[in-house]
Order: sequence, then structure tokens, then C-alpha cells
Amino acid sequence: MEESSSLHSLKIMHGRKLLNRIFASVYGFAIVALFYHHLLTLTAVPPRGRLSIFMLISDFILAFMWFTSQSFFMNPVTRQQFPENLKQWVDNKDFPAIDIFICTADPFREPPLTTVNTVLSVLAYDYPTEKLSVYVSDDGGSKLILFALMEAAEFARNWVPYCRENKIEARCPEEYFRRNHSVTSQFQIIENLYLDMKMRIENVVERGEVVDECISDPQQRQAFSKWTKGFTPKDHPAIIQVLLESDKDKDIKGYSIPNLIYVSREKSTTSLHHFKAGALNALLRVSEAMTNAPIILTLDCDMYSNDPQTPQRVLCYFCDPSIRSKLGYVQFPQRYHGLNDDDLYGGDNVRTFRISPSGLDGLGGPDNCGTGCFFNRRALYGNPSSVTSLEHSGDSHTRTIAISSVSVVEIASHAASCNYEYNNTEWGTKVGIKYGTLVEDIYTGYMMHCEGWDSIFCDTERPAFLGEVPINLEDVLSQVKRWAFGHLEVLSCKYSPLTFGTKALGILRANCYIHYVFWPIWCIPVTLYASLPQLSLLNNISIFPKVSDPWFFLYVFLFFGAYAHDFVQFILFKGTTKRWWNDQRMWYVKALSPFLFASIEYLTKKLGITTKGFNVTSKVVGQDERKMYDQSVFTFGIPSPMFVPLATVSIINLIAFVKGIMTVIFRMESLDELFIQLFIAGFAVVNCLPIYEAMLLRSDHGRMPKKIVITSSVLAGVLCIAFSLIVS
Ligand SMILES: O=c1ccn([C@@H]2O[C@H](COP(=O)(O)OP(=O)(O)O[C@H]3O[C@H](CO)[C@@H](O)[C@H](O)[C@H]3O)[C@@H](O)[C@H]2O)c(=O)[nH]1
Ligand SMILES: [Mn+2]
Repeated sequence: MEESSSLHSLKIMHGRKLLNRIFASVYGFAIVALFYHHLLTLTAVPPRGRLSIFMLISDFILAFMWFTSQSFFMNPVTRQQFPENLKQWVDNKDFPAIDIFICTADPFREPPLTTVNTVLSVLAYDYPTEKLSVYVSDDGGSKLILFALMEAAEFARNWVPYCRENKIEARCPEEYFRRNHSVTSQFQIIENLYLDMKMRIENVVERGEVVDECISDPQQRQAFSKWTKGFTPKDHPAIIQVLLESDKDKDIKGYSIPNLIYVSREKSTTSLHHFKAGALNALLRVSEAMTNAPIILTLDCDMYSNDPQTPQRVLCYFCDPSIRSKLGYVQFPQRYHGLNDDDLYGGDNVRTFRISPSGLDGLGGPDNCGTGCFFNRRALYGNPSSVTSLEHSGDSHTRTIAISSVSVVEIASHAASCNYEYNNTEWGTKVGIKYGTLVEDIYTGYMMHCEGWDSIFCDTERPAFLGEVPINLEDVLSQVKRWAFGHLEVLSCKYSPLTFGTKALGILRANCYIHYVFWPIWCIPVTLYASLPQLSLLNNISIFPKVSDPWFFLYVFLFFGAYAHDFVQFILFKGTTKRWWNDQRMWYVKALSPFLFASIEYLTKKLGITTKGFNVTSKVVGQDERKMYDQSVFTFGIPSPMFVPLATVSIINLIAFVKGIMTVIFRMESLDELFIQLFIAGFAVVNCLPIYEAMLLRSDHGRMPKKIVITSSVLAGVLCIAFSLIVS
């Protein structure tokens, strides 16, 4: 596929592949040696022998995670797309229709203006307008969202032709006006229109309701009348409102404009809703009744399009007859705007959203990450060879009745009802986005792979989509906790990658998913490594080889080898040293806190004590918060229990480190025996510097609350004393 007409290329990076494999072999050998050394130490006299068991457990888990992670590096590939060659393969008029699904759930955590910007950025795609339909799912059932979308529909009539005529690259208006300032009259007209719209939306949101004087059009009034008495976000009938219809509505230049449809699925307190998965499935059914496009793009409300040519890029795959029949989805990485230079909280998640999917790409396809994913509609209805899927492969061309007609809206409303969520349907098990976990994205992609679908990773130079990251620590930790919890649900489900996955995908591919779902287990080795060597150091117990012992070098190699490998991967994905440093620090933070909490919550749920819902990540940014984030200062602010393990561990490490140094200075003892422990404590102390600062030195809103400092200090003290008593 390298001729001048090819649509895409795939290159195996042979050099990298060889290096990765050599490194994996050497490192693997070193791990075997480590276990041999463990065997030798286990026979030593207590307390060292007793402690060694814990270090053995830690190292076993670390080795397991290392082993499963190696699959990501076994077949590195790069891809390129050549959309300029598309016309040789398919006529513009034969482009397949695309249904775009945008989910929002809470107008107060997800500002309607954010959703509006995302909607406008995709309405303005460089794509035949009559083939684009944008469906917005509003899980909050909020008038505010509907109002904002009505405003967006009006503005789109100006915005879409403006972007096309001026070949604008960034078609998210907020971003465009932030970056561009021009004096041309056309620019100023459109900017004023945008600012007016923005003001109206923000006013309504601030007021918290859509009052009568905000509505001018009788048709709009009728739409709002569906919010009858007794309507609550958790209990209301389905609402479907066609806001733009490409057959009827025209932009200001007289051209047709894409469809825009507001959908708020039925909610009832007696039925499960399955969070985002349920919302997407409702859209799947609604869109089937209305436009039934063969390609579906799913987006979170904050992920705006940053490249109007993205659909063409995707067609390079969907229009290639040699891969089309088995292609389940094309995934773009999650990338973000608004990160600070050093990416304080590792929000970029390079490992999760770029390094790992790119590794899976060489083995049969990346995992699905929920947003920025172009699905083959058929793939959501069955395996590649299933007959039933044929019914769903229709194109909007075959449609004859207008989507706003009473009969179509009635069918669509029925499709958005709760009836599909009761036990007897196949939705969420065999059909659509899969239920049963808070990470419906990973699980759905994984099940598609098991059914025989392939996927493709499209990591373009210019990010195709840009989203928002949480910029305060508490939000970051809660998001990670939800993901970790979701992974445990996949790990323990009927189709666990550990059992079903290894059979369906083979060990190499399944390993990647095993690595994902075991994610929270990092909490065990990290917690043990962050406390035991330090507590032992305080009691002068050596648990690692002396510096003069040849085994010492094994530890040095394992530590620096792992970090160097990680660093190189990070840099290859255009990371910087500072970002890498912050990212590795966040890895500890995640392991010590949200992974631990998710595991505990998961156990309590299994025991039937608690339940867990989807805590929507806040996309509202306070000014104070933004300021601290931009200055790269950690925000602890609220007294979250998730900060306790972090603070406790940082105190223990500091005490141990100080004691170790004092021993060297004042007692002039050589640290031959305790060197590794002192090194680990020192490394942790350097990582914890922002925590000490937040505990002791700061007085702003982001400092660590007294309650947390006191609790953690007491806990650290208790641990130190308890440990001394046990080992003495
Ligand atoms: O009941 C719900 C809850 C959430 N959402 C939507 O789901 C999306 C993702 O929610 P968010 O709070 O932003 O979670 P994140 O952790 O940022 O989302 C990541 O992780 C999710 C799985 O946990 C994936 O579904 C997302 O695509 C992925 O971006 C948002 O558009 C929400 O509006 C719903 O539609 N209904
Ligand atoms: Mn999000």
C-alpha cells in the first residue's frame, strides 16, 4: 500500500522493535535473578526474613505488571493517512453519512457553553452537510442545555459558512476568538454574534432557569412546555427536539446545514440508567430511527474538534475495501488544552491515551477511550460475520420521511424510553455500548476485539480533538478512582481479560487488557515500598543488599532500567523532562490514594455495603484554582480523605530520611547496609516536596487542611510505634 493512490500506510518500526525486545529480555532475566535473591534472603533470620515476605509480594506484583506491560512494546508501528487520495476511491457524493453523539450530564458541572462549543466545532466539519447529524444527549434533562443548543443552532447558520469560506482551522468558536483578533468587518460581525450568544447562555445559566422573556419563538416555547410539573433530572419522559434539519434549514448563504437533535432520554427511579453507556445506547437507537448513518463519532461534551478534515482522515480507513469489513472503530487519542507547561497533575495521561493504544495498534488495534472514536455502526450490533448486522448498515439516503415529522419523532422518543433498560433486552450485553462497568469505553472496545473486530489508532500531528483536564488535585483523584473502580469491574466480570480474554485474543494482546484492568493493584507494591523500607530504616533493620554486595547492582539496574525505559517512552511521545517528572510523581500519588480507595470501595460494593455511581468530572474552573494551577502549585484545599495516605507516607519518609542522614553525619556510621533504604526515602522526599509545602509553608486556599495534617501525623506516629513494637 505505498503507491501514490494509497489511502493510508502502516510502518513497523523495526529498530525500536528490536531494541524493545532486547531490553525486555535483559530486564526479564534480571527479574528472574531478583527472585533467586529473594529465595536466598527468605531463609535469613527474622525480622529481616519476615519483612522480606512483604518485599517479595511487592516485587511479585511489580514483576507481573512489568510482564503484562511488555506487550505494548512488542510491535511498535506508525500510521499515516492520505486524505488527498480519497477522490480516487470515492466520490464526494458517495461519502458515508456520519452521526455524531455528544454526551452531557450536568449543566452545573459541565457548562452548557462548553457543550455548545463542541457542537459548533463539529457542525462546521469540512464534510457534505446533508450527511452530518449531531445528536446531543442531555442526561441532566436540563432546560439550560436545550436553551443553549437553540442558541447554537441559530449561531451555526453564520458560523458554518464563515468557517468554510475562510478555511478556518480551529472551528471551536471560543478557541478561535481567543486566538484570533482581526479588524475585518466580517470577523467583527461574527465575533459580536458569538459574544451575544455567549452572554445569553451565561445569563440563563447564572439564573439557573429559562424564564419566559428569554424565549421569543412559539415553537421554542412549546419545546420548553415539556418540562411539566414533577419533572426531575432523575424522573421524566423522553424529550426529543429537532433543532436543525438539513432538508429544510439553510445557513445565511442559502446552503443546507447539518442536522442537530436534542435528546434527553427517559429517566425513571425504578430503572437502571447505566450512566454514559446508557446515554450512548439511547442515542444509538434514536439515531437509527432518524438518520441511521453507518459511521458514528462519540464525543464527550468538552472534546471539541480541532481539525475540520478529521472525517476525511477516517474515511481513508472506512473506504478501504481491504480492511473495511472487519474495521470496528478508528480511535483518536484524548488530548487536552489548558494544561500548564509542566503538566502538574500528569493530566495529559500520555501513557494511557497515547503510548499504550499505540502499542496495541501494532497487535490488532487500540482500546476504545470513550471520546474521539469513529465507530462502524455495524460493530455495535454484532460480530463481523453476523447477519443481523446487515439490517443496520443502511444509509441516510434511503430515508424519505423528514426527521422532524411527528411519526419519526414518536418512534425516536420510544427508542429513548427506559423499556430498553430492563433485564430482558440485549442492550448493554450483546448490542451497543457494554454495561457493567464505569469504564464502558475500555470494556466495549475489548469486547469488540474479542468478537473479531479490528480497530485503528489515528494519532495525528495536529490533535483532532481537544478536551479539558481537571485542574485541582481532588478532581484528578476522584476521576482516577472512578477509572480504577471500573477496571476492577472488568477484571472480575464474566468476560475477564484474564480468562476469556486470553482465549479470545491470545496472550500477547490479552496481556495489554490484563495490564489495564489490574491497574489499581499498583497500590500494594507502592504502599509497601513507600513505608516498609523507611520504617525499617528507623529501626536500623536492613532489608536490601549492602552496597558492597554484588546483588546491590541488580537493584540498581532494576530501578534505573525501569525509570530510563519509562523516560525514553515519554520523550518519544514529545514529552519534556519536567512533564515526565510530574507524571511519575502522579503515578505514586495515584497508587497511594485513588487506587487504594477504589480497591476498598470495590470490596465494600462486593459485600453489598455500598454502591458506586459515575461522578461527573467538573469542567467549571474557578479563578483561584486556575491561578494556582498555572503557577504549578498543588491544591489540597478541601479535607478529602484521599489526601490522608499521601500526607502520612510523606511524613514517614521525611522522618526516616532525616534520621538516616543524621546517623551518617553524627554517628559517622557508613551506610553500607542501609543505603538503598535511605535512597528510597530520599527519592520519596523529593517527590513529596509539594506536600510538605502544602502542610507547613502555605497559607492560601490550596494548603492542606489542618484536619488532614493532624490525622496524618497521628497515623504516621502510630505506624512508627507499632512497627517498632512488632520488630523488637
Ligand atoms: O450519567 C452520565 C455520566 C456521564 N456522562 C457523560 O460522560 C462523559 C464523560 O464524563 P466525564 O465526567 O468527563 O468523565 P471522564 O473521566 O473525563 O471521562 C473519561 O472516562 C469515561 C469512563 O469513565 C469515558 O466514558 C470518557 O469518554 C472518558 O473521556 C461526559 O460527556 C458526561 O457528560 C453521561 O452522559 N451520563
Ligand atoms: Mn472528561
